[in-house]
Amino acid sequence: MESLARLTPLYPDRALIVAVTGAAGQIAYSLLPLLASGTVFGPQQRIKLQLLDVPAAESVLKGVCCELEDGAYPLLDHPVLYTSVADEAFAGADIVVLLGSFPRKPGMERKDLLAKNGTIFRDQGQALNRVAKADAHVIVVGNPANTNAWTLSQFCTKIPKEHITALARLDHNRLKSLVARKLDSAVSDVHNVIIWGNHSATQYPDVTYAYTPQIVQGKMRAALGGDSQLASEVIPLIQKRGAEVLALRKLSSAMSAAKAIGDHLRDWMFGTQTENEIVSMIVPSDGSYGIDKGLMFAFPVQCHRGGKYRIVSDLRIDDFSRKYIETTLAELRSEREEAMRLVSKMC
Ligand SMILES: NC(=O)c1ccc[n+]([C@@H]2O[C@H](COP(=O)([O-])OP(=O)(O)OC[C@H]3O[C@@H](n4cnc5c(N)ncnc54)[C@H](O)[C@@H]3O)[C@@H](O)[C@H]2O)c1
Ligand SMILES: O=C(O)C[C@H](O)C(=O)O
Repeated sequence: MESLARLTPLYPDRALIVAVTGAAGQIAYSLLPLLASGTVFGPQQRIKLQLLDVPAAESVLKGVCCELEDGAYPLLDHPVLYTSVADEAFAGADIVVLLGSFPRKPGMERKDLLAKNGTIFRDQGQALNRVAKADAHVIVVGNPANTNAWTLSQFCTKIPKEHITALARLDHNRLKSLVARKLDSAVSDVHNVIIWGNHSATQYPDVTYAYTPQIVQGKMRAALGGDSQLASEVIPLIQKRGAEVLALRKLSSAMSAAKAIGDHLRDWMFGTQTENEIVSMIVPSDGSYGIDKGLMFAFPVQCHRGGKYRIVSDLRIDDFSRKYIETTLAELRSEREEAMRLVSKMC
């Protein structure tokens, strides 16, 4: 259960301005009620929503706004702004949630996806530069999330680099829930799972530092069947979970993604729940663990009220873990190289 003291309002005297792109899409449909109801920013924080989608989605977006009105959310300011102009959506935003991106179509290669999204995240980075608050906090969700966030940060120099993050919390929650189910424990009893690297099938879901009241730190890998079981079952299951949901729903994860975005934002803005709790966020590397400085990489972090976090940089990494971290690092370096090539053409 959330402690109400932890969620004392960030701005008691005004509404928190939250901009959401891709607001006519699937994730937004699950996320907007969480924002409007106080689940993310607490039961006393007024919220002003500024929603962006492409012109072709205007009617759907208008329908979403009708539903937000009909929800009679006490914390929500009216009218909800909806637009297809990024500068209008981002104006004065405290929090920016970037869901909108170009989806992968049959036959498209990863580099085609990077090119399409490179343009979107360049344009949105420039728009943020023009109109967002200098201390806005940004989370990128649209895929490929790490590299989209990197591109955005190249064009958005006004906002400090460490305020631009991307979502690894869905993978983190997936791993936490899987560990709980395997051990027959409560999810709330599972602490300090970690996701490293890219939000892709190369990510490294790591249980080395995880613990429960029954399984002390250092014993979790053995409790889950040992390293060969992790390598053959647990790790691939989490790496491929997004694809599994996509195959079943014919749509990518939306309800669980919205929950994860809420968890990411709540922990980031109000602090992680306890002093030693670790969560996973994609943030610019500070060079920890030999990851190139500035690369957008999922790390273990601890957060402190007011949108501050620190990368937990003193965990010992053994050969088993290092191999996975190197694989996801290599993929991210090659994505960044491709994105750099595109960015240099755009400038
Ligand atoms: N990082 C993660 O953990 C994670 C998890 C799930 C989904 N995703 C990604 O999140 C993104 C959104 O997922 P969804 O299910 O809501 O998709 P969706 O297709 O239902 O919605 C995306 C919306 O974005 C809009 N859009 C496209 N380009 C835009 C632009 N330039 N500006 C504003 N809006 C734009 C579309 O019109 C659409 O309404 C996808 O890229 C998906 O792959 C990431
Ligand atoms: O949209 C996708 O490609 C999958 C999504 O990122 C997920 O992890 O569920």
